[in-house]
Amino acid sequence: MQGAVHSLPLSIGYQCTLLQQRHVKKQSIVASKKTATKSRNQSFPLRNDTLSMKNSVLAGNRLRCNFVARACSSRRQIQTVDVASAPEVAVDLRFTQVADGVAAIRIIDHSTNNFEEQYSQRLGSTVNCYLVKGEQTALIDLPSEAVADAFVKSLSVATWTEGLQHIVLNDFGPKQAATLAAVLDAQPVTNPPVEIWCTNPTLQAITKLLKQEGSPLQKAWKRFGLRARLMLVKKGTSMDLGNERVLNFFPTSVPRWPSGMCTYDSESGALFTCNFFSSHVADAPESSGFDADVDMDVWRHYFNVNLSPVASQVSLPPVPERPSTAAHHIQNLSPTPADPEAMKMRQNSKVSEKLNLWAENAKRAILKMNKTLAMYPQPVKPTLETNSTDVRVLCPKHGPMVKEQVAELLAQYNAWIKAELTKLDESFVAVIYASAYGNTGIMAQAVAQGLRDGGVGVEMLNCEFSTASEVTEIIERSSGFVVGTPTLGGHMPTPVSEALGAILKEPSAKGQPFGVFGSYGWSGEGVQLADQRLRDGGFTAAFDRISVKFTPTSSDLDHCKASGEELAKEVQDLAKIRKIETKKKAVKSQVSAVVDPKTVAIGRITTAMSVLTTKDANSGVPSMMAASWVSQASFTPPGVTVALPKENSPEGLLLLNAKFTLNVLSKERTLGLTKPLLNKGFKTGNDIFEGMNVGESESSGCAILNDAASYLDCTVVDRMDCGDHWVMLCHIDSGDILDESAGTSFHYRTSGAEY
Ligand SMILES: Cc1cc2nc3c(=O)[nH]c(=O)nc-3n(C[C@H](O)[C@H](O)[C@H](O)COP(=O)(O)O)c2cc1C
Repeated sequence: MQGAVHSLPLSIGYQCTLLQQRHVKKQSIVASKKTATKSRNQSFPLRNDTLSMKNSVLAGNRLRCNFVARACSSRRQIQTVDVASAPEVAVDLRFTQVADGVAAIRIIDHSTNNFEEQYSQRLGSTVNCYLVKGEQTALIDLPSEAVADAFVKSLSVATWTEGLQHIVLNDFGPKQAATLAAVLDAQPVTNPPVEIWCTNPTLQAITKLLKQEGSPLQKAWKRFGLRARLMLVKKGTSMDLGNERVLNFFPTSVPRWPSGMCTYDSESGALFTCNFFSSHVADAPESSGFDADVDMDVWRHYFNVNLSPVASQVSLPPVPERPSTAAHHIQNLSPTPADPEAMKMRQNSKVSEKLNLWAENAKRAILKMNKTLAMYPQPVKPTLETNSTDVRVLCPKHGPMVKEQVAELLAQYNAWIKAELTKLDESFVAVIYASAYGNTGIMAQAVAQGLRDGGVGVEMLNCEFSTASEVTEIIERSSGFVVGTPTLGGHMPTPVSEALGAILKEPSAKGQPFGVFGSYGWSGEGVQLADQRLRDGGFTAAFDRISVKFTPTSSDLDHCKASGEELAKEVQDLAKIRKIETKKKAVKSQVSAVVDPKTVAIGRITTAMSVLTTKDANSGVPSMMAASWVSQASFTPPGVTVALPKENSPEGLLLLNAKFTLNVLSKERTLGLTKPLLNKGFKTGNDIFEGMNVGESESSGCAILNDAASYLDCTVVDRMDCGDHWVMLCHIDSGDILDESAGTSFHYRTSGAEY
């Protein structure tokens, strides 16, 4: 119903005109007169589904709305308005026996009015919580505060929930705070302290809430006294529920859910996986709540939207370990905890969390993942004999529980992760965005989908929650990027502007193709400014900027997807070009590795070009060879050294007392004389001088090339082994000038590695 229009004042000075949400359409929302103030600046219409009223919750007869106004303040502005005659919230809440001693309390939501991409299959969803009973009872996970009352009632209905001894928080967000308070509140005051098992980020979040004066959690704590304890979960932590039932915990932090962990019940083989293996699909009326007949597509969709952008940080939970005596960090639920050890751990965890988030490159992630998978117990069908570390049922936070398809779903997850990592390894595009009301966020998901469809990996970064150095880090590794920005107050929000600054400064961003998109209300400067800044910075856009008024329609989202695909193609083309260039570079560097500077320097030694003629001492058969490694060695007696290759020289020449004639060539006639010798080393035979103008030296009896510049008759007097050459020391017996005017032929070389 698009009926009554209501006005809510925002303390930032804007007035939002709200249309009613579908799920509260029967109510009339009347702004409390006390809180209503006149608009001080401007009014603007927000359409029904663009509102952040998706965050609204009914608590008693109060409607609580969270607004985010990025233009003026990054803080959430919380308004409370009275709801006249609020109807009962109809909650479809179901109990399901999962295994002996394990029950699920599942809240079924058949409506699909949430417009986030993850719900786009419009199949509804569920929120699942679990009770596990040994000697003591543990509640695993909490629903959001919207259904807190109904949930707490259901807990008291459950036959074996006279009281809880443990609450396990596989995940925790502000929306669960009031539920936690309500659950604590409902515990009999005579019960022993409830232990709350959680990872460090949750511990911090709860501690912060406890400090908040008047927060429901603080109130519950005050009522409940100091009898709840926070138990810090680390790798290897476990908890004994009694009756041979042990819960093993393992943190599974990923950027999207930094506080995440999984819990394994050794007795039933139930793995409580929180967001992993979740899906958004509500139970059909006759459904058992399990996975029979559930299509793999629903898990695939959830994975695509929620996990694939961070696949480099995703790995399946490690193998559940046997109960260990892990050191539990026990902390009284005190509003002012000041445990120095906890502080230190918190700091350390912050550092390692950051490292975890973005510093890991895809290759390392693959290795890590493979290692994890190798450790993971092979799931078996529940009917088979099995030991206590088998996973027999997957108990996710959303959607059906998985019994029939455990093995298949695990295998599929592995395959999806691997596929994603392969894409990341090759090239990925960074999707950097901010979205106050979710519209630009939906566009970001659609662009990301297009990129993935186009065959490249995606890493998403909501810059509202990240630092400039995280932007730089991701851009250093990416092959392209997209920037998504709304328009708030005629600008892009500050986090986007800062992210752009980081991109423009980053040298490795140069040459990366980009795209800009975003939602706006009436003027849309945000997208224009971002686009212009990047173009001015010398970047090239892969697609025209996309501006969508308020909520994107399905054709807008198609356009986003198609643009993502365009960018993917551009990235792949560039990758191909880069591959070719890299190959060329590799060849070049191979060449320069062979011709290293030292070798080039040796090549700079220049000597005269000569042809050496000799005669076998026994047979008298003549030989000749080109020789340039000749150098004067002494004045008295006049001597030269000649370096001769061991493998490729006339044999007789290598002996002491061998005689030869060194014909020093003239530069004018070098080629004619050396040509027959090129690539041959030396020639032997009675006909080798055919067609040449030769004489015979009286002293050596060897040939004189009359076209040379001069000649010298030599006798070998000594030789030295120099590796692949002999260096012959020769005395000069006689010699003469053949051409007075000839210049000496010099042998210039580019490398000392060859003649
Ligand atoms: C405080 C505030 C200021 C806004 N200023 C502008 C503006 O100057 N120009 C405009 O075109 N839209 C403006 N809008 C509308 C938003 O751009 C629009 O709601 C958009 O859908 C928000 O995108 P998001 O859902 O990704 O945050 C403003 C909205 C708010 C709440």
